[in-house]
Amino acid sequence: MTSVAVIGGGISGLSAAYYLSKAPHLVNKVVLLEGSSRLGGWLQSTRTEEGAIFEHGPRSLRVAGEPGANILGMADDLGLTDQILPVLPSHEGAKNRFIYAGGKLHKLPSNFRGLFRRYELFANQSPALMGLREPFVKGRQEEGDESVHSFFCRRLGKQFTDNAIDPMVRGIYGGDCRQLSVQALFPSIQQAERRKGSITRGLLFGPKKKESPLKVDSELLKKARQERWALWSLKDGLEALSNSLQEYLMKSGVELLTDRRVETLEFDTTNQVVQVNTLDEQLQVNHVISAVPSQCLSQMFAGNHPILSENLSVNPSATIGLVNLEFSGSVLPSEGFGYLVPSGQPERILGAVFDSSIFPQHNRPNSATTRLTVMMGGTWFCEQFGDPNEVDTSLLLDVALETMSRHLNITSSPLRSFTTIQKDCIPQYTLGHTDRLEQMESYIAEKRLPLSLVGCSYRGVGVNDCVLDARKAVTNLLKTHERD
Ligand SMILES: Cc1cc2nc3c(=O)[nH]c(=O)nc-3n(C[C@H](O)[C@H](O)[C@H](O)COP(=O)(O)OP(=O)(O)OC[C@H]3O[C@@H](n4cnc5c(N)ncnc54)[C@H](O)[C@@H]3O)c2cc1C
Ligand SMILES: C=Cc1c2[nH]c(c1C)Cc1[nH]c(c(CCC(=O)O)c1C)Cc1[nH]c(c(C)c1CCC(=O)O)Cc1[nH]c(c(C)c1C=C)C2
Repeated sequence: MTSVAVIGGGISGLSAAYYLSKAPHLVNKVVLLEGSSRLGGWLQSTRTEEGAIFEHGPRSLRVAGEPGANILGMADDLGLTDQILPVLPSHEGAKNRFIYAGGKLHKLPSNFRGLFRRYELFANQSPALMGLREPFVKGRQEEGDESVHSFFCRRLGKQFTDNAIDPMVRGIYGGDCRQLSVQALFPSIQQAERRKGSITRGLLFGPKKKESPLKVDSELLKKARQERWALWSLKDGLEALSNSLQEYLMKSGVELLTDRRVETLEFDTTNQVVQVNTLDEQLQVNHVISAVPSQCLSQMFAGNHPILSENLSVNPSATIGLVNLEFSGSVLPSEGFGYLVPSGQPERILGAVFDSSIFPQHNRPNSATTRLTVMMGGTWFCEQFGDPNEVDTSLLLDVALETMSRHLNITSSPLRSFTTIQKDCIPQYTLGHTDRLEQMESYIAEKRLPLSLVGCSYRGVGVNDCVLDARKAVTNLLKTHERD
């Protein structure tokens, strides 16, 4: 039997506690310590008095892949099936994605036929032609990591990289693809080039994906696959997922402690005991699962384990300025997921999500409205808006409204708006991230530190990745305890 402290009560920490609570025969105590007064981390949804839902963090989850299957298994187990709002791939809210460049919106290809059209955005070439040319581009000689920008410029050309890859990286990380690691962001694409000298050849003729040892046996997943869902959310917004986890954990006897910022961790490796120190309490457990951002964990070693502190502190995080807007009537020029702005354009926003197009169920009932979220800043926050602690939120609202008027011709005043500055919310996997992570994992194993690293700082920033990462960490921990 073992006792575990989970540090951090975002989706990663809550998920780690959830998977631990499924093994009461191996784990006799689970305590979760959260520094702030609420659980859920970036999962933040507001319901207005008129009944509209606004998301200030994540807003849609993917169904594809192992992480997509896994989270549906969790949602099913939590009894959320009736709450799910699925989006089909044929739905315009999933399918239509745009890039704003040269003063207008450009629609990206959304189906197989679209790959054979020529796009002004890509110097009048078709993606299919770019794919046919790519195998003839010489592979890279040097080993080691490379920036996302450099990799795609080599393989697919600068125009495609600047107008498709650059905005996509802004639309997931709020980051600059010139600073981020291709090995961490696009591992299978980088490996395809390594193995076969080309992305196209590597993806077509590379090894088949290994089947995951983690089983997901859920009716909800079967339904999602049968109906071919692309994305989903919940009736009350995605915060309902963390609220539901919280309820489940309370019923399962997990101790959930808020306003408990962990200051330091002291490891006794001989006895496999960790002392967890908050400002006015100490707690002793056999294992710690860290689900806080790596920068926060980096400060908890009190001068010990410099290899960990240093590696954990390398990646910065991006700050996103977020403006939720609600307008009367249908004011979008076309339905879709939204649009992104490449970093080379003279604009002050990263992009805008067409929330009411993706999830019209979140609109206030009984009147036609449009909901949008304008996202700005990211890696460019300080140079565009100044210190996030000092910026006047009315500046962000003004920029959002002025830009929506120019880009989408929306000139009416919003019925409602919410402006939020999400400080340091998305970790940036900079060059060397994968090697640093391996180095830390080897160090933890060699020193037998009873510590697991989970959360958005390591193996993916999507909610799905965070949940699966937590499951894998708990599975590994339980395996070692089953053996002992
Ligand atoms: C604006 C925005 C939009 C996004 N959109 C999407 C999307 O559409 N789809 C998607 O899949 N993902 C999206 N994401 C990403 C996803 O929401 C996050 O990566 C994920 O929620 C991170 O969860 P986490 O638990 O790892 O981290 P966090 O949510 O950051 O949780 C960490 C927790 O640790 C606590 N903590 C910190 N220090 C301490 C300490 N010393 N002691 C105790 N507790 C501490 C914090 O208070 C926090 O609650 C978005 C993120 C943002 C910000
Ligand atoms: C404009 C800025 C941002 C937009 N969304 C985010 C930012 C910073 C944050 C974000 N969006 C997604 C994720 C999770 C990724 C994952 O691994 O699951 C995060 C952290 C989802 C997402 N958004 C876009 C893509 C391509 C994805 C991946 C999943 C999917 O294909 O649905 C692109 C995108 N993001 C934004 C817009 C307006 C947009 C495209 C038009 C907003």
